[in-house]
Amino acid sequence: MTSTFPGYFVSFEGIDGAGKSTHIESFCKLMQKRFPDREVVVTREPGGTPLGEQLRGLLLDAPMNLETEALLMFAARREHIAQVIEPALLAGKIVISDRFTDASFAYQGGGRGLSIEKLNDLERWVQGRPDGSLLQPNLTILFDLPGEIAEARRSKVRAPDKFEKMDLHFFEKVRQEYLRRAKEDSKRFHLVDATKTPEVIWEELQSLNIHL
Ligand SMILES: Nc1ncnc2c1ncn2[C@@H]1O[C@H](COP(=O)(O)OP(=O)(O)OP(=O)(O)O)[C@@H](O)[C@H]1O
Ligand SMILES: Cc1cn([C@H]2C[C@H](O)[C@@H](COP(=O)(O)O)O2)c(=O)[nH]c1=O
Repeated sequence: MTSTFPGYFVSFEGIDGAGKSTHIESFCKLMQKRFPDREVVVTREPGGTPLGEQLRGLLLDAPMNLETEALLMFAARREHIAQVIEPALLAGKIVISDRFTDASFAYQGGGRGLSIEKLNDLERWVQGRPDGSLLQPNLTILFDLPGEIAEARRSKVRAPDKFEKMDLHFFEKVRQEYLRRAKEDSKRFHLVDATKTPEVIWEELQSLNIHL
């Protein structure tokens, strides 16, 4: 059961280079314009709090054991939920996060091979609410792109971090796990064909039917 809050929670997801960051700021402005009486909070994972940002530095650079990596991702998420996401949703705000738990299933699960049972346990532990429900985004916008196109886009703009150094096979597994999650929870996900131009994608995002 997914919990309900006065606020509204949107996550942006996709493999590295799929185009999330290109659209997130305009999407925040769009939401602010469409819902002027609501505050819009933009945040990211891993990160979003001072501790989470410190953990991000470690997670994106330091080599570590797979379980350690998953536990640190969820530790950063617990802090993010407690300090930022839950208070904002309780206050009726719109929270827009660059990645959330689907990324752990896709990267630590699909990509690196951590068991889905362990990830389910962590999700229940970190996102569980006193009434037994799970804190989940109301809407997840998944930018879907083949690994080789994402790799070509990334290589034009920045030096790779630990995850971005992974090979195409890894990113294909990450992508497939995202698609599996999207199929399993099709009401929550909106799938974007990220091979389209930014202009076409932006039109699509503007036409999303969002009711708070
Ligand atoms: N639809 C698109 N078509 C072509 N190029 C794009 C498109 N969307 C984004 N790009 C370009 O691809 C590169 C990566 O985009 P962006 O940084 O938005 O990806 P991202 O999904 O946020 O990546 P990461 O998750 O690693 O931060 C940028 O140079 C961006 O300008
Ligand atoms: C939340 C989360 C993230 N990751 C990975 C995915 C990306 O490679 C980086 C974050 O970088 P971005 O440029 O800000 O997208 O972290 C992960 O492996 N697991 C997670 O739960």
